[in-house]
Amino acid sequence: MTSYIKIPSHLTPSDPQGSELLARERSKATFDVNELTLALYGAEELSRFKRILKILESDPILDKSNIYYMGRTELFKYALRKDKRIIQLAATHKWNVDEFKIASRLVDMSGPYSIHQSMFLPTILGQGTEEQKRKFLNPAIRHEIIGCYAQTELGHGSNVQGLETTSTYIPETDEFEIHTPHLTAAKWWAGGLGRTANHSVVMARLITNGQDKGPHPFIVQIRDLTTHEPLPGITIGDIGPKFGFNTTDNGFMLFDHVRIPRFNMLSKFSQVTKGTGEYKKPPNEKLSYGTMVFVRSVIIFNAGLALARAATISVRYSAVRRQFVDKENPMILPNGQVVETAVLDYTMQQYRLFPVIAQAYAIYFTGEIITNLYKQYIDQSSRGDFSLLADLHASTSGLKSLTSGIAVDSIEDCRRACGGHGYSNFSGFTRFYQDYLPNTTWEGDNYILTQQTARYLFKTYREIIHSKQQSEEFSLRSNESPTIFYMLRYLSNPSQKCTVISPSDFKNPEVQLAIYGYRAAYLIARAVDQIDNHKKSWNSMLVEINRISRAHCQYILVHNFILTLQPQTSDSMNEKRRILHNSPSLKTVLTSVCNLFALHTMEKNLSEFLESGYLSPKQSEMLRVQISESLNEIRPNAVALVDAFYLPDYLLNSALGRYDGKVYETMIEWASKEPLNGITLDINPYSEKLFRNDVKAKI
Ligand SMILES: CCCCCCCCCC/C=C\C/C=C/C(=O)SCCNC(=O)CCNC(=O)[C@H](O)C(C)(C)COP(=O)(O)OP(=O)(O)OC[C@H]1O[C@@H](n2cnc3c(N)ncnc32)[C@H](O)[C@@H]1OP(=O)(O)O
Ligand SMILES: Cc1cc2nc3c(=O)[nH]c(=O)nc-3n(C[C@H](O)[C@H](O)[C@H](O)COP(=O)(O)OP(=O)(O)OC[C@H]3O[C@@H](n4cnc5c(N)ncnc54)[C@H](O)[C@@H]3O)c2cc1C
Repeated sequence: MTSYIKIPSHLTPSDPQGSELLARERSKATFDVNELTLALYGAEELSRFKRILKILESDPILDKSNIYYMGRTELFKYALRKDKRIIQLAATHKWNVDEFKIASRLVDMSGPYSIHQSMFLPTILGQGTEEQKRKFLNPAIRHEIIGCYAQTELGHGSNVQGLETTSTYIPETDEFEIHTPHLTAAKWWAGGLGRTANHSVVMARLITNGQDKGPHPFIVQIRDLTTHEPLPGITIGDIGPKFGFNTTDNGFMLFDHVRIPRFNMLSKFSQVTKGTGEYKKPPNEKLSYGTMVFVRSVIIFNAGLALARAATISVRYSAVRRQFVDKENPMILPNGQVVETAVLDYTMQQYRLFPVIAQAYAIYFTGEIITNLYKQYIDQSSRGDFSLLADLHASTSGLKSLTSGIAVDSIEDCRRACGGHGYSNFSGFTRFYQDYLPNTTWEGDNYILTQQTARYLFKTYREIIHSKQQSEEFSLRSNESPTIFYMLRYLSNPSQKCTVISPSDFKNPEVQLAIYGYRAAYLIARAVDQIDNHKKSWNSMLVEINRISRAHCQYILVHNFILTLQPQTSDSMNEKRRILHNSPSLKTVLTSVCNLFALHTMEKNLSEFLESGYLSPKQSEMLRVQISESLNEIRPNAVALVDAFYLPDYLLNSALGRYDGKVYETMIEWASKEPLNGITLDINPYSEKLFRNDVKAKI
């Protein structure tokens, strides 16, 4: 890349250098970073990750050094080029789906093909018959057709039942007719639709024999495979500039009585019979919403990665950035020189950043558990057993909402913790944050989704209180279900109190779970009473409902973190957990991280723990003391804990979060490449000219 300004090469940052400061931090760690990285990835995945990283880093098309200076059209072209390149590399190196995902994660830019991979393929896979998979999935995997997922409309998104696009069965020709009856029915937002896709999953109301059977998925070819123009009766365009995600062409689409073969209704679960138009119901009404459940589970896992990335940048930078001398505890170099204090040593900075490290680990572990639960559901459903669906839907809804909300808040907290430089694109936060933001909205707005979780919790609670005679059955189920466990425990004595008598008691996992469980059950019991006995409307309870979903999901995050650290029988332990359990130093540091997560989250929601009377004001003071203690425990390991995420510079693309700590050298080098620096302006206000020269390199 061109530099427009020559920076004097004899200048270096004042001592100590960033690299030296990070080396000191790394030498303080009480555990082996490589071992923790292995426990997070597993040996096989880590070696794949390294192999793929090497290929991407050395590929000129996937070079990221120019992207901070690009406008939308340029960025979009870059995104299309890199999407094509990843597909070419995947073919060359014979990458499987997991390897493809690793490459996409590392290249880290949504693109015109993103929704093809993340929604079009999974929808056909999950909802298509074997014949449909042969017709659509195989060419889609080979990228002979490119698809998108058009569900949301201009007038409706959250309310899927309210979608207006129709798909009417025409027995005479054995076709469906897709139609947009109103402007509000225009398909809107679908990623890749604007300029790229030639096929789409279209969610439309199935009308057969005059009866409306609600939204179902259909495959519609939308563009000509040769000219790439929209097919007759279909109007398509890009929806225009957005807050972020501008490297993807989100689009709109209108249908004017467009015919498709009956075969194109994805029919794994529900079917329309040729000629008679008879409708065969799915075994579960909501199976056509399956793609959303899948993507929500991915969003939970991705939230952990986003937090790890934000924490890595801000923690490393805070170890390098120095301001003021802490006179009571000055930073002294080996040569005796007193230097300004690293901002990471200020307790306020620790209180802002270390909980983000803890959130990253907590959500990472729950993400793994949810991914496994999803796999288990797919396995069972392939044998016609859908019994896990309701639980999976409730957990993924609430956890998607909670974890993406935490990630958005914490990315911004980490950015601000980097001071002024956090506002520069070179921080690595700008596009990362902008592109992450819609995770709180897409796949179900975060406030809407909490209603799904609360509804499930109310149902479970009602089942327990109305079936006293079955209490034995519930006791048995409580061994497997932490939800039933905390509800039963609450019901056994609703006026129980927290047993903490000293700050360190808060470190006891049993105590933590009892506190979280009591708070969730108390809120649920109160809400159910309001609805059932005081006839409160659902709408009047929405704020409480949101609180309940959050309380339950925080319980789940804490529960899963504790479970991860508990000894398990060796046969149920996978390789990653074995590494963790065989290393006392890893267990010690992760226990501190787990405690910080549980206690900091408690403090942030303190009023809910206090109002039930379970926790006393005195205990809440002890909680603060223990949080401070946990921050101290983590301090020597802060940099090592983020290093263990193994997020390479290629991914971070951040001057502040570089592994080698060369923050200042990179900031000035990247600034010298700003194309504006290559322009000499004509500043005479009476001249029509803006520039004295064309944009050209000076060096
Ligand atoms: C290679 C792979 C890489 C993957 C990377 C992924 C990364 C992410 C990239 C994606 C990027 C961007 C793409 C974005 C795409 C989109 O946004 S697509 C559009 C998504 N839209 C939504 O999510 C809409 C949200 N609304 C809804 O889901 C529903 O309408 C809502 C659940 C809010 C309400 O549904 P209703 O039909 O009205 O149902 P309700 O009456 O409330 O409930 C009835 C009953 O059904 C149960 N239920 C509801 N939904 C589901 C479901 N999905 N699964 C199972 N069960 C469900 C509900 O619990 C009720 O049950 P009950 O027993 O009667 O209580
Ligand atoms: C970048 C991006 C990419 C997207 N990609 C796709 C795609 O590929 N395919 C696709 O089909 N869609 C896509 N979407 C659309 C997305 O799924 C919807 O925007 C999302 O589901 C929210 O729906 P909505 O926009 O209708 O919000 P609305 O439902 O209109 O929400 C507006 C506000 O009303 C509140 N609200 C609504 N109903 C209730 C209620 N019952 N109770 C309480 N509060 C309520 C919400 O909380 C929210 O605050 C994308 C969106 C974005 C931003």
